[in-house]
Amino acid sequence: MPEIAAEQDHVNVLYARLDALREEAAAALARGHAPDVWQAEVARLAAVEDGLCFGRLDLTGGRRVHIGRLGLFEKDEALLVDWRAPAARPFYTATAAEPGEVVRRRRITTRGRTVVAVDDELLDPDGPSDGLVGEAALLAAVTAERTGRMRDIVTTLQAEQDRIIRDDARGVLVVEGGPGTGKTAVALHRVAYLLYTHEHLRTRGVLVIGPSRVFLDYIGQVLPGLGENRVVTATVPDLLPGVAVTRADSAAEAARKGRADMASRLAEAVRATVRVPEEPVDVEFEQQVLRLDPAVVRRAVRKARETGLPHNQAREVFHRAVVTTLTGELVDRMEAVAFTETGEALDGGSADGRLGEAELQALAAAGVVLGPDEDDGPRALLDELDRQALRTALLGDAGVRDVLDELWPPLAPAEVVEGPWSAADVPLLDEAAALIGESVPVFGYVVVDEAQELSEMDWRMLVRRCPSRSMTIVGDPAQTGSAAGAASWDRVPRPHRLAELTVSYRTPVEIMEVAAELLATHHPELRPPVSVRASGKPPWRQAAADVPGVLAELVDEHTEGQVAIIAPETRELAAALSLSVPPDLTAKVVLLTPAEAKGLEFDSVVIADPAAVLAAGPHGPNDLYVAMTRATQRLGVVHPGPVPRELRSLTERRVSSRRS
Ligand SMILES: Nc1ncnc2c1ncn2[C@@H]1O[C@H](COP(=O)(O)OP(=O)(O)OP(=O)(O)O)[C@@H](O)[C@H]1O
Repeated sequence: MPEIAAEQDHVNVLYARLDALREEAAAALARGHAPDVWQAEVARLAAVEDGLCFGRLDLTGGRRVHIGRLGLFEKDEALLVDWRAPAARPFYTATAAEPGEVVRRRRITTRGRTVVAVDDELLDPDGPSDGLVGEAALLAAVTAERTGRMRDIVTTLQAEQDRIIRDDARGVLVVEGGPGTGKTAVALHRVAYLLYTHEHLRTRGVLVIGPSRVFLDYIGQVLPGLGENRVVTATVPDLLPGVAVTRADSAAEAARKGRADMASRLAEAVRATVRVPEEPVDVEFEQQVLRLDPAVVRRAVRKARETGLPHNQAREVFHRAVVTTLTGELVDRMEAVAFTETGEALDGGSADGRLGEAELQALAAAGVVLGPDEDDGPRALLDELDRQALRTALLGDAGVRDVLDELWPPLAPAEVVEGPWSAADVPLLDEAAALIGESVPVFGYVVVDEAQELSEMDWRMLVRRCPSRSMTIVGDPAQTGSAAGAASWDRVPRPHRLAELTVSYRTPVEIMEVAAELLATHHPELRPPVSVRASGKPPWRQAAADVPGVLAELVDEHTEGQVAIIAPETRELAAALSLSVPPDLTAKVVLLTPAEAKGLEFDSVVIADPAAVLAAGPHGPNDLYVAMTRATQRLGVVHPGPVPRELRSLTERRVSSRRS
């Protein structure tokens, strides 16, 4: 086909240019200067090998633009336009109704470096339009077998997704959408777009938060595949390294720990470690006993608190304030001794008014050197330098510090929130660390996926890491599973703007219809997404006394793609079915809880004991909704007791278990 041959010629030119750039980058890396920069460049150029060029726009006036994973130039000529560049935008947004300058959109499919297909769409304003961009390629992508690893969607992004990806970087953007609407995909492509458009984010850093390590592994290839290797991915507890989570909380306890009022309680707990004594306290310094009045301590505490500094830094202010008073006391005493010519002995001074041993020692300890005439006669006032030296000596004295630390102790987070810790304790430890004054790494941009799961305390922890509040937050309140999670976006940092995704690319219409019934029962205020396609496979249900037996049979029979078994409890099933927990997402058969399945997808899903799913978590209906919407093709339900009324409309299927 001549069109394929013509595209192959251009693709050959592109790979030749890419190879040349790779050689230059490898040579620069070998020369050894700016190794970080060149390392990143080598990785970026390596990542774009597959599908380097995937599209072409033919514009009015005969201009052509090839679109791909990065921009390539030969002298001033653009051989390939990066998908994130403004010139590539019509590839995602032009429609027959609003073609702009676009006459033809071409999709180019390559295998390795070989062009295997071209697919043309003529944007004829008088032709039919269904709102989908590149429907054939889109449907091929969404129906392809799943592998346990998310793929990028750069070749088939839809207009509503593109709008969100290219939205203003400033402020907080909340993206809400039902299951499978591409929230995760959009969030990750937005990261790539922002890094391309805002150079400073490369140095300031981008953080992507996901609900679990399993999920982060699932999405782990998307950004590197888009040439972005330097994004940090983490769960919320990962953000505080060195904390071992060894305990699980009850739902009620987790909900309690997640509430914002914990912040004021922690602040109170930290405050309460500071003590104003009821009686004067003796402070020994170089054989002298100084008296510390409660009023002095109270004043020093007030002064320290007025700074608004965190506990450990304010403690230094407190120390200095107290020591200044102690220095004054010490100086008064010495001067009183030095100027007494009456022959009366004053505290520590000798009867003839000379400095006593203790004073001399204190002065020597402070580095105050008396002149040859001064050590046995009345001396002049101690000057400011002497006082400074005394203050430093007092501050450095272990005994003095012990007394001060008794009053205003230095703190570590683990003294405020004692272990062993649960995941819900981590934001509390982080809050304590902030109150105490420990600093945390900050990022220029933060993306939060499955954001509905975050507690108010989680949000405080995140905002500390993104003081500029430049964030994209994606989620679905109908999928909230955690006890401390949200039913709305009330707790998301304000001000924020809201965007919506409305089309489900994952879940076929047959499954979405039953999931929508569940949604209507439990979240009548929320609209289900519209499925982009039908699978022709109605979801089924089967009553079975022996659930593991039926599941074993299903697993044996399973041949097409990946199947996930989603159950409220997986340990026993894992043993019965010889499956691994925690799950290996790349296996043919994967066993997970609804919480673990969050954000993931599989060709087929079987839910074991949906009534138990409904009853198990603090948000049972949401968990069932999540479980039902993980499948791209087939959904089945195996129920030991009566089927929950929400699932009665499923087609009944009879499969006899070999074990029953
Ligand atoms: N424009 C697109 N082209 C091709 N595939 C797409 C497109 N948009 C989404 N998808 C696919 O749809 C599936 C669902 O996407 P994604 O996981 O991002 O949805 P989600 O809204 O985060 O879902 P959930 O809320 O269930 O976690 C993925 O396989 C994704 O690749």
